[in-house]
Amino acid sequence: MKIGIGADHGAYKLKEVIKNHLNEKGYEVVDYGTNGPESVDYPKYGEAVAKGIINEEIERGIVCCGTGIGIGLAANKVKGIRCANVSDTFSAKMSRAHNNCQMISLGERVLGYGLALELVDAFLETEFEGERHAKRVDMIIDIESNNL
Ligand SMILES: O=C(CO)[C@H](O)[C@H](O)[C@H](O)COP(=O)(O)O
Repeated sequence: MKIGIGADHGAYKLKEVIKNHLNEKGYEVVDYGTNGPESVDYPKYGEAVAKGIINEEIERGIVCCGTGIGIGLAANKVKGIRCANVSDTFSAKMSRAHNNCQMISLGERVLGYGLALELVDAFLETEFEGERHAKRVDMIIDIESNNL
């Protein structure tokens, strides 16, 4: 599976930790930046990874900033994207199982690296359950189409 990652300056170290972890697990990783501590603006990176999903360059996206909130909000503004800001393993799994999210956002200033990697694995290894959840995800998609 091809995974896109992106971060702002508040989380570029976490992005590197995630990249190494994914490479070790055999995933193909596309890094959308940023790659250093210089201050940058998180919306650019959230949008880049989200567009990577929509353009089918990648299948899943993981974005990181200080809290995971801002970069996740930016990703969710790209039509068709469902990105969940998660900080516990159950929610990381449910973001796939019930919500069919293509992306998660994580906060480097919130999480330890060990937990962050557990969340990444839970997200990537959980399948969408479909059935009653598919109708609800379709309702989310309809809200987007009806409120342009
Ligand atoms: O967007 C955020 C919060 O929603 C992120 O945590 C950013 O990384 C943070 O706002 C950056 O703050 P900084 O003071 O410019 O480092």
